[in-house]
Amino acid sequence: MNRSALLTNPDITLRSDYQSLPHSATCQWRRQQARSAFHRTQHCKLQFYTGYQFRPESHNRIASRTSHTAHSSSRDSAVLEPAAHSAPDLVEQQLVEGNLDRAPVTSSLGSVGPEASATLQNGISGPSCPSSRPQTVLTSKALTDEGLVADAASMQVAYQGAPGAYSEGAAVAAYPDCTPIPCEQFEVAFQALSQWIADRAVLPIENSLGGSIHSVYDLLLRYRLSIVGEVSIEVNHCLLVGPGVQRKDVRRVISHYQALAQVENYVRKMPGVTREAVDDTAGAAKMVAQEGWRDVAAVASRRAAELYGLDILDEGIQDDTANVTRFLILARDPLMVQPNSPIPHRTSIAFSMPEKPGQLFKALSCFAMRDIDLTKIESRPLKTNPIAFTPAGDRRFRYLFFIDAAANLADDNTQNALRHLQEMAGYLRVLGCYPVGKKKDRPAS
Ligand SMILES: O=C(O)C(=O)C[C@]1(C(=O)O)C=C[C@@H](O)C=C1
Repeated sequence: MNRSALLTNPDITLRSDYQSLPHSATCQWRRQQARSAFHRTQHCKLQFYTGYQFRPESHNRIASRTSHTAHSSSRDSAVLEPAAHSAPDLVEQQLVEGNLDRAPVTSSLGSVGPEASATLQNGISGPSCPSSRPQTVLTSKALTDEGLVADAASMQVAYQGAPGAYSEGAAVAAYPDCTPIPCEQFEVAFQALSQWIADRAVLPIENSLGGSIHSVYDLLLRYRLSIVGEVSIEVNHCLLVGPGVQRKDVRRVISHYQALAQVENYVRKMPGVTREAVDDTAGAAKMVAQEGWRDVAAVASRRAAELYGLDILDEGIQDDTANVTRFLILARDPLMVQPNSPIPHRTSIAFSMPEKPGQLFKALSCFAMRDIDLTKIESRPLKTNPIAFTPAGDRRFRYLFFIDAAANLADDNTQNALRHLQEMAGYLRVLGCYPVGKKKDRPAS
């Protein structure tokens, strides 16, 4: 298989080497059947679980634990509507990540293979996926909190960028034996995962110098995927040029906009040089090499220099030596978390509040009064209905808030905080609960 073929556009026109993968609709149908049948037989004390979103009018449905059937699409049509395809049933919390898809597991669900597992929980059987795709056999270790980096050989991990991008490094740091799948844009990586082309997606969410990657926040809302982990890597930028090109020849520096933001001081000191943003750092390096440019430099990794045969004029050019990017690991199904786990967890949520004074303060107090530490807060404009008018006729913007809490979703304290927030919020969705990631050094290039 040609590992370096980039998935290109949002329609994911598959390259021939991916075309033997299972037909997504067939697999999703089987999964939905398994889920809804599983739901009928399970009971769970948790009200909040990953992937769940609601509006106040849907409270009754939740309280009565009415079954909802998952829709075949993995994509939200409107951000703030209760998603037709979201599965606000308790099975979400119960699902062991990937369990019904293909993995023999030795968990509370029993030690059975994928087909048997789905059928046992179903009492029904559906069309099965074509077996043309190599079946990933995850061990139980790979399905637990600690297992994100374990036993995941042949896992297909989507990332944005060309080979040599930092995101590829993050994918390999999270799953050392994986097959990284390069995708041209962030959305392509989301689609690759939604459409069963990839098993995971690893996407940057924030950088210690450049801040948040807003488009990934927006996509998190548009796709019904779950955050199942995080990985942070050190980003060490190099100035790359074609063989023999000297610093004085450089007139233009190209890279990913985040990378350009991280080397701002360095580039400012290069007289007469302009900056230009492209899709990713390694893509910039590839362009410099392929076009044979003698007056353009790329900001990218040492690995990109090696892959594309470029010279390194300078290394470690970021504004601060401590330059760390945090990446989210996404899966189609949420991670099953155990209460009172000794492993520290993070819970990520998105919510909106009514436009009244003090609303954000009230929302944050739900966590503060329970001693839950918040590690990140971000706001994004509402994509639907973004502008409001005050009674005095003044225009104001509406926002959606994203919060990362140092909390385990399965713990009572977290459930109480979310229940409290639910009473006030216009919208609330749990994006995922996952073990707090340890910083990984960049994999050796
Ligand atoms: O372009 C790349 O190499 C990427 O992996 C993207 C990205 C980003 O989006 O922030 C990732 C890490 C670095 O912070 C710079 C760029």
